[in-house]
Amino acid sequence: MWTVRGLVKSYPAGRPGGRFGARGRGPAPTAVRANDGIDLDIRRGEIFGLLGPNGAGKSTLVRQLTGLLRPDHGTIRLLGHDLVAHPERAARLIGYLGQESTALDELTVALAAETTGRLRGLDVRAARAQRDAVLDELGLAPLADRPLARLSGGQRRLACFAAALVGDRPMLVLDEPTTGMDPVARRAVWAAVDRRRAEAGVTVLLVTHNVIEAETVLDRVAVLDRGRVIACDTPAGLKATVAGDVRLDLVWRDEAPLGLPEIAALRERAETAGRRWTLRMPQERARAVVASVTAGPAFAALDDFTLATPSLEDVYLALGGSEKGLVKA
Ligand SMILES: Nc1ncnc2c1ncn2[C@@H]1O[C@H](COP(=O)(O)OP(=O)(O)OP(=O)(O)O)[C@@H](O)[C@H]1O
Repeated sequence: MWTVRGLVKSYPAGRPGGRFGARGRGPAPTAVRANDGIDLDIRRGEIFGLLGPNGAGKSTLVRQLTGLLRPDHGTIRLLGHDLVAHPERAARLIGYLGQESTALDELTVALAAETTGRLRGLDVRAARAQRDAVLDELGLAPLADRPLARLSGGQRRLACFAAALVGDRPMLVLDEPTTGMDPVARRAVWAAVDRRRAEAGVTVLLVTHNVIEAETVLDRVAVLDRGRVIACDTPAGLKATVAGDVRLDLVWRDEAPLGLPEIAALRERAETAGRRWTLRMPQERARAVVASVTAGPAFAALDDFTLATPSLEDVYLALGGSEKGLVKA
C-alpha cells in the first residue's frame, strides 16, 4: 500500500538573530533534520496513526506521503506508484485533510464539498449527489448554506472533513481531524471513517496528539520523536511494553510536605507541574506509596490522588521520548 524507505528531509536553518543579526559570528547554523531515516509499511484497510510531540516531524512526513513535499533521500511507493518521481499522482489517490482550511474559507459548506468533488473529476450530478449524502451523514445539512469562514472552529473542521470524503479516494490522510470538535462531531467522523473502511477498504493515515483517541481508533501506530520512528505496533502491543507500571498522580493542597523524609524521597522521582506530581512505577511500589501518603501526616497536605494504567503517553516516555509528553501545549 504505502511503502516508505530511508526517508530523509532537512529544512535549511534560519539565521540566528534574524535578518541582520549574528552575521559572521559563531558557528554556521545547522539544518533541521525533520525526518531522519524513516521506514514505514502501511497496509490496505488499516487506520494507521502517527503520534509524537510538537516538532517530531509528523507534518513533514505527511506532506511527503501526499506528494506535497519532495524528500532529500529515500523512496515512497503508494499503490504501485513511485511518489518521489511522480508526486502529482498522489492527488488522484488521496483525500487529504490538512491543518489549514483557508483555501475553502470563502465557500459555503455545500459548495466546498461540491467543488472538491468537481476538482476530483466528478460530473455535476455526481458531485451534488455525493455532497448531499456526505452532509447528511455528518449532520451538516443545517449548515449547508453557511460560508466556512462563519462557522465555529469545530464546525469548520467537520465541513473540511466532509469535503475530503467527496470523490471516494482509496486513501484518507487526516492531520488532527477532530481538533476543536465536540463529542457528537467526533463520533460522526469516526463512524464515517469506519464505514468507508468496511465498505470500500479505505486506508486511513491519521496524525494525532490525542493519546486517548489514538488508543481508541488506531489499528497500528508509529511513534515519532525527533524525526525518527522510535516504535511501531498496535496500541495494545506498545502498552504491553510498560504493562507492569502504573502512573500515580498526587495533587497537594498547597506546598508538598517536604519535611517528611518519604515525601522528600518521592520528590526526586516525580515529574512536577505546580501542585501536581506524576510518578511512574511498578504496581507494588505504587501501592506502598499510596498507603504511606494516605496514612499519617502527609494526608493532611494531599488534595487528591489518582492511580492509572499506562497510556501511550507513558509508552512514549518509557521509550526515551525527548519531550516531557505528547500533549499539545
Ligand atoms: N518550513 C520549515 N522550515 C524550517 N523548519 C521547519 C519547517 N517546517 C517544519 N520545520 C521544522 O522541522 C521539524 C519538524 O516539524 P513538523 O511540522 O514536521 O513537526 P510535527 O510533528 O508535525 O509538529 P506539530 O505537532 O507541532 O504539528 C521541527 O523542528 C520544525 O521546526
